Amino acid sequence: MSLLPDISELLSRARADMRMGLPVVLVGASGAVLAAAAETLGAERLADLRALGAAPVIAITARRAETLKARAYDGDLARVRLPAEADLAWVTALADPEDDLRSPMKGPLQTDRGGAADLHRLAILLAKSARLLPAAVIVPLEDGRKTAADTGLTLIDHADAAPHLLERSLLRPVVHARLPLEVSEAGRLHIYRPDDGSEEHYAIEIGRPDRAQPVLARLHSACFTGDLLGSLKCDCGPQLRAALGQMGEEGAGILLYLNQEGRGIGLANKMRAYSLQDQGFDTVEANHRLGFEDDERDFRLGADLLQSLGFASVRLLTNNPAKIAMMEKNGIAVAERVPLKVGETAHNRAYLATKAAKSGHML
Ligand SMILES: Nc1nc2c(ncn2[C@@H]2O[C@H](COP(=O)(O)OP(=O)(O)OP(=O)(O)O)[C@@H](O)[C@H]2O)c(=O)[nH]1
Ligand SMILES: [Zn+2]
Repeated sequence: MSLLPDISELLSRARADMRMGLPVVLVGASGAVLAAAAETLGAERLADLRALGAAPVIAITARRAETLKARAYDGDLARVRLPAEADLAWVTALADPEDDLRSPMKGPLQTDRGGAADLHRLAILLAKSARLLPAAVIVPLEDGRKTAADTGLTLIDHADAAPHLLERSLLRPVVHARLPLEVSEAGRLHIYRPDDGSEEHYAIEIGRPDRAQPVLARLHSACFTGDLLGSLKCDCGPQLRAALGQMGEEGAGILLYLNQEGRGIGLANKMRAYSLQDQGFDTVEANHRLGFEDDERDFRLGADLLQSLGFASVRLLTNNPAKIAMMEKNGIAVAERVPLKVGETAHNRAYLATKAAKSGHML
């Protein structure tokens, strides 16, 4: 029946539930579990999860497990057993590296080996896509469908969800309107909305670029601190303004503003990463200690937007070779790379050097 939510709508609901601290029911070939994001779980709900009787584990990524010296038998993730005496603060400390140095967790941590981890993997993916710390408390259930029916909690079937997890959602054009800008009076803002209830993305068109020629283009990732506040820790604000400025001078260009704050980990997690950087870790190490990969962005969205706007070829303003590779792989020809070097400060020199050394950015 079309009035019932489809799997993409259920996944969106599950993300919202996790952000609120509500558990979700996950079912699959290997059984059924209740999964709650470690970051938002309350003490009362943790007690309720324990009261179900089955032993809870906390699913964390292999990146986080490495910092905690926990064995990740599942390869990309570890299932850490929740000790009988562990309270909510213990769960928080496992998920959040903030106090790793000040008060290291007392090990050794016991992790599960053998058995399926597909539902644990799904829970971590959901937490990541909800822009929460990638850690989830998991409790096995006898009958997941019955629990969902009895409680009204969101039910996700792994088999239905799997095809959606690695695919990006279709971006639909919502509206576009004239937007005169300092750099060009011939500005136009296009709003795109994904089908799956996640963040909207924007395209700023300068002039009326010829669709038959490579367009001067910039894929900009949202950076609240740099774009709006003038943060000295990165080069995003100056890059944003320089890209728009060059498009204004040339009279044509397209800037995609992708809402993938913090290289796709969200602003709260980026601030956690900044706090770790103040403890001496670089930008890549900080992401890993939080349990993330170096870069969690999906640049395919940029290629989708360009195609939707009628472009097949770009002169790409970037220093990031990964962006060029992703464009080419997803049907957008990169006719030229246009370097974009602005905004180096005493505060971001080390950050820029790390990106060059570890992420292959061109200096
Ligand atoms: N996780 C994390 N994200 C950061 C940090 N500093 C900046 N960002 C985010 O990084 C994104 C910008 O990416 P950059 O790596 O600076 O540049 P790029 O887009 O990969 O490459 P260019 O096209 O050459 O600018 C924005 O989403 C910022 O919010 C940090 O220390 N940690
Ligand atoms: Zn920035």
